[in-house]
Amino acid sequence: MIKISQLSKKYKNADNYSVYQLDLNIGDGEIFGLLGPNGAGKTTLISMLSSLIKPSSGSFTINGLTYQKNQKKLKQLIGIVPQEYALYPTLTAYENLHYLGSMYGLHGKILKEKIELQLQTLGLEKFAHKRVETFSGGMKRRVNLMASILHEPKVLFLDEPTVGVDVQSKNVIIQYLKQLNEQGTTIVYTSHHLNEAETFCTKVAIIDKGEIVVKGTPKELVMHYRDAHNLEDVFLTLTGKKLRDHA
Ligand SMILES: Nc1ncnc2c1ncn2[C@@H]1O[C@H](COP(=O)(O)OP(=O)(O)OP(=O)(O)O)[C@@H](O)[C@H]1O
Repeated sequence: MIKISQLSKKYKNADNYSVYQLDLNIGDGEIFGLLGPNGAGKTTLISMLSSLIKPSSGSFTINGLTYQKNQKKLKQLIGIVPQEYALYPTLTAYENLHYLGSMYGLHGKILKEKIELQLQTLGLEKFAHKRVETFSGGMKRRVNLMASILHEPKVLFLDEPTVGVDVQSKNVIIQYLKQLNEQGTTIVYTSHHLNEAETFCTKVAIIDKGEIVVKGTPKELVMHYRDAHNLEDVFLTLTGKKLRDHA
C-alpha cells in the first residue's frame, strides 16, 4: 500500500536531517504506529506522506501512485488528521463538516446523511449545531477526525489523534478507528501512548533521530527484548531515558 524509499527531510536552515534515508513498507489493512521520542521525526514523516511538506530527497508511493503525477487521485485516496485542529472555531460542528465535505465533492442528501451518521457514531449528535469554539479538546478531536474521513479514504494518516483528550474520548476515537480499519481503511498514526499503540497497532516502527530503530508487531518486539514486559520497556531500551527537549 505504502512504499517509502530513502526518504529524507532537512528543513531550511536546520543543521540536521529530521528524517534520514528512511525505508519502510506499510501493508494494505495495517494499523501502523510511528513511535518515537520528542523530535524523532514522526510528524515530519507523516507530513511528507500526506503531502503537507515536500521531501528533500527520496520517494514514496501510495497504492502505486506518486504525488508528483497523481495529486488529485491521491487527495481522494487519503485522509489527514493533523495534530492541530483544522476547524473553523466560529462555525458549528455541522457547518464545519458540511464545508469540509463539500471540498471533497460531496453534496446534498448524501453529505447530510454521512455527517449525521458520523456525529451519532462519535457521540456528538446533540452538539451538531453548537459552535466548535465552545467544545472541549476531546470533542474537537472527534470533529477533526470526522472531517478527514467523510470522503471515505483508503488510507488515513493521523498525527497524535488522542493527545490531550480524556479516557472516554480516547476510547471512542480508538474504537471508531478500529471499525474503520475493519471496513478496509489502512491506518498510519503517530503516538506517545505506548500502551494504546501496543494493543491498537498491528505493526509499529520506533523512530529516533529521523531513522527507524526497529519495526515489527508489538508482540514480536516485546518477545525479542528479553527484559521487556511491554512496548514501553522496548521503547526505553532502544531510545534511552534521557530527555529529548528541542526547540
Ligand atoms: N518547520 C521546521 N523547521 C525546522 N525544524 C523543524 C521544523 N519542524 C520540525 N523541525 C525539527 O525536526 C525534528 C523532528 O521534528 P518532528 O516534529 O518531526 O518530531 P516528532 O517526532 O513529531 O516530535 P514530537 O513528538 O515532539 O511531536 C526536530 O528536531 C524539530 O525541531
